[in-house]
Amino acid sequence: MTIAPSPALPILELSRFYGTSEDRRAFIAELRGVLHEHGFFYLQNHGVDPNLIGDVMATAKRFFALPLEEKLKIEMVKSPHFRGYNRAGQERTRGEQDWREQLDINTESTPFEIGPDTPAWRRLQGPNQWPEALPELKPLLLAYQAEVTRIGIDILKAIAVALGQSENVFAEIYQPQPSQLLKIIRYPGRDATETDQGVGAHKDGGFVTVLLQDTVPGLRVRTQDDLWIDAPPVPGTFVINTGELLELATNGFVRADVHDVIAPPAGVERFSVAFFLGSRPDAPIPVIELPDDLKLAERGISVDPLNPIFREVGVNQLKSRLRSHPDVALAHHADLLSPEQITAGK
Ligand SMILES: O=C(O)CCC(=O)C(=O)O
Ligand SMILES: [Fe+2]
Repeated sequence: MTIAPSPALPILELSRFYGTSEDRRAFIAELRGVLHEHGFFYLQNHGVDPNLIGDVMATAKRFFALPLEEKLKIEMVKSPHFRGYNRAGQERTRGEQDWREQLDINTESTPFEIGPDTPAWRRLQGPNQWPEALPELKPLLLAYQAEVTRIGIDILKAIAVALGQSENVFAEIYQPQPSQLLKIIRYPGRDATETDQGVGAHKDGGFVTVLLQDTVPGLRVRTQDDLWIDAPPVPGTFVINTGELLELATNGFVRADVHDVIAPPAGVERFSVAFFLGSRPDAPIPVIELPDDLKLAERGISVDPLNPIFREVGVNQLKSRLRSHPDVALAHHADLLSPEQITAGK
């Protein structure tokens, strides 16, 4: 494995999408190139209030600093909807433990009424779990979730235009309610972990991810030439990356680069806030007819035999949650799993 010099990923300015027609054209052309090469870039001038961002990061740190017993009151294993807190080592990527602790929330909702013919992925719908000991976390994270949803949809519109489509081409599969998975994450230093896997190599699943990093690096991106490049924090930016849904919808024109996080050095901790914008779960994965010049650059899709893709989005969402959280799967969804799957984790 070779490490390329960093920072290697481009910085795009979202404000240019809403600027003069010349700015917009230049932004779209640059975005098109980046989507094809990496599906990873930094976004600045995105319009999210820096005070909100600062408050979210500071309050996330206070959450992780709570006594373990407070955090365990909202452990994910208590939620059939995969919401709540996980200790480091609890989540898995490709069967290996991820050394990060995290709180997962999604759209605040009530459980779906499950009947005999209800698809299993409807079980994902439900309420979040919130810490009693830090009541300010709920309004802050819900406000932030609304903001990054707005940004994610703006980016999706820009992506649609970069692909030669109308701005709202994806709207029919995210309206009226996209999937909104939000994670606050703490990566403990290597002295407190059993391996250096903060999170194992993976692609994200949905449309786009909006990632906020604090100050410690650790995120790495694998390019099409199998180089790993660092994506260190750049103040005032989000890291944006495209997910498998867009790779599939464009027959591989858009890349969803594999990425991972290396655990920080001993005695150092790393914080991030990741937001994953996805489509409605009952939507089929769309196929976008690209203009001829882009069509020529389609790469096709290589399907990972360990991780087959289903055409219905909710099936993929449920499968990914069951694999990442074998404890929740076993506690609430044992009927969906074969015994080998439960014990092997992934
Ligand atoms: O924490 C990070 O910087 C990235 C996390 C990530 O890739 C993920 O949770 O999918
Ligand atoms: Fe990721």
